Amino acid sequence: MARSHPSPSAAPVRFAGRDLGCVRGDRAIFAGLDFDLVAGGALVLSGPNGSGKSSLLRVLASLLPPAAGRLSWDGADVAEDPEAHRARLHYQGHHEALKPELTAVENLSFWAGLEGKLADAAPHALERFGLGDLADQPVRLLSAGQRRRLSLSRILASPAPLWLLDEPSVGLDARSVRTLEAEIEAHRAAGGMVVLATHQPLALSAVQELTVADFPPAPVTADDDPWAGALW
Ligand SMILES: Nc1ncnc2c1ncn2[C@@H]1O[C@H](COP(=O)(O)OP(=O)(O)OP(=O)(O)O)[C@@H](O)[C@H]1O
Repeated sequence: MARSHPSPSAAPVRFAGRDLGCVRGDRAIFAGLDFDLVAGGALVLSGPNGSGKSSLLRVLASLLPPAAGRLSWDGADVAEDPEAHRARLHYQGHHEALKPELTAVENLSFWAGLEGKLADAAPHALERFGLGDLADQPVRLLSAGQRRRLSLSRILASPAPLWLLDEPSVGLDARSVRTLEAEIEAHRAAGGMVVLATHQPLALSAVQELTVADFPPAPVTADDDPWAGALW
């Protein structure tokens, strides 16, 4: 539908956005943006720096209210219960938000607790990203790439049907990128969905693409602008 270039599917839409607009500070960032995601779907956001990919992810995570438009989950308006929406997703932003004095495994438990979830899969999650031997290491002693892997382990430590990932492969070594791709595909195969912004293409099957720069806010026209035609 619209300009998000979806793959054809007869499955019911789970997560959708209609006519979404975003304002940050006093600047309109994008407008009129639509997307549909079905179970197992993946939406890859592209666009140049500053086009609004991170802003859109924050809107989808109910961390930033849309300036216009509507998000729905199974047909229900997300705005009616933003907390329920946040409980069904994992949001991975640019910042890792790890507690440096806690160990790797304690960080996963801490985050799961904050989200009202159990980090039952924490040992598996650490193993998947090659951090099994570092589970009891304070995070302040981890390298930048290890912290990034720990941050991604958080997503695997507790289940959530929707993953929102902002540049998830930045700082990862090649092996960890392959792990990330495999985990995203496994999540989708189990009916999960992912929306991700990335400048580094990931090997994922049947993704929908959405170029955020294709949805600029409407320029002010002479009809809208009371100062248009002024002579100074
Ligand atoms: N907290 C904020 N307050 C005001 N403006 C902001 C804020 N955060 C971002 N912006 C502006 O919103 C616009 C979109 O930023 P955003 O981070 O969403 O872009 P992006 O497409 O993710 O960029 P990049 O590819 O560099 O990560 C930019 O012009 C940016 O300056």
